[in-house]
Amino acid sequence: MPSIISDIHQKQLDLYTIKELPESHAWRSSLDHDYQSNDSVESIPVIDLNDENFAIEKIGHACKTWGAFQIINHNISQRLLDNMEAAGKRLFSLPMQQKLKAARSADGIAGYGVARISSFFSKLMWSEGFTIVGSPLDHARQLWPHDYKKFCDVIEEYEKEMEKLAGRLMWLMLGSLGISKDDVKWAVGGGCSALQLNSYPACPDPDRAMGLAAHTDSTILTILHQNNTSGLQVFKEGNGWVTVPPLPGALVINVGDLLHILSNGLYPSVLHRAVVNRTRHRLSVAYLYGPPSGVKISPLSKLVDQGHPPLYRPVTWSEYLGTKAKHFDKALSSVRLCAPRIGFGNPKDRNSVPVG
Ligand SMILES: C=C1C[C@]23C[C@@]1(O)CC[C@H]2[C@@]12CCC[C@@](C)(C(=O)O1)[C@H]2[C@@H]3C(=O)O
Ligand SMILES: O=C(O)CCC(=O)C(=O)O
Ligand SMILES: [Fe+2]
Repeated sequence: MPSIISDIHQKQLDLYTIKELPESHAWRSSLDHDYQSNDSVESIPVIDLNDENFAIEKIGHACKTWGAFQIINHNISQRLLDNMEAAGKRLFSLPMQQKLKAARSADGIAGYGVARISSFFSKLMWSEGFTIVGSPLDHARQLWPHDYKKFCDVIEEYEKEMEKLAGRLMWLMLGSLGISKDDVKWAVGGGCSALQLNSYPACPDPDRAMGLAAHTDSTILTILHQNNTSGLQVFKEGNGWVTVPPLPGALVINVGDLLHILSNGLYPSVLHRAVVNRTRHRLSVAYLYGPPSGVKISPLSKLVDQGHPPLYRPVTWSEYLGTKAKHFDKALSSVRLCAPRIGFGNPKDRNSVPVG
């Protein structure tokens, strides 16, 4: 990490009390049009999972064209979504010195802190996050020494329900590519996951700030719950940045980089970001779903033939996360085997280098 950048990342400002946007958080001038969203186009598709006849077709189309979609009738109760949101609010409204007791360590994954990708940018994001991998117990004890159980119970129930939904969605997404359980044996027993809670306080100068910078997720798929305040935007070639409106009870599904690899580039991982709001506090919860540890992910053999050679080399999830931490937006192209062909591959992936 360059040293000038690292200095500002040591600071964790209390964004809830700041009345004017500090230079450290000013990403753009208000005249900067590149950052603006295009609200004249339709957003990502909304798919009813109860629609047995067409859900799979619609999912395939959404994955190919957007790399994202929203789902309704997913069987996650509104009670659980509300409890999860309340748990997040309770965490982020703790005093800063309390939150810092559960701070993510320099080389760690779990805990409280600024967005992990902050080190790639010269400006700070208007957000704070809390990452949970497996049991939240140790961190919850640091945050609420006498009252950690309530938080842990909600997280554990949420993780359990999300795991079931993620497995179901993975098979729908793979199914839409003509892939069945016989084709991907490792995927039958479930996967690994992380839970990311994001908080975006109301911002005095939202047009110049950035909640979470543009990125793709290093997952197979991500299930995102956003509260009733908009902020999530997805990038679509030709349309630019498009807002994903929060719909009551709906969940957003992102195609991640590992599904991009499995699908041999047919399903692009979606580039997305979060913008902030002048008056409203926004909260989101991302369930990041990947393969079991040690499993090498590579283009599925059914999707590879002479005309469609494998575009990516095999990589485990932890190897890929390491690559992402080092190369960020060049991670996908750094595991690429050959240059993209026209009409096949990720148009965003412009940095690929031929190998061999
Ligand atoms: C499993 C993971 C994906 C993630 C890195 C992590 O180890 C836990 C946090 C995840 C997250 C959430 C916000 C955006 C993102 C790019 C980041 O900085 O942390 C993702 C990471 C990722 O998908 O690469
Ligand atoms: O807050 C959001 O809507 C986006 C969060 C996100 O992209 C993430 O946690 O990976
Ligand atoms: Fe994301």
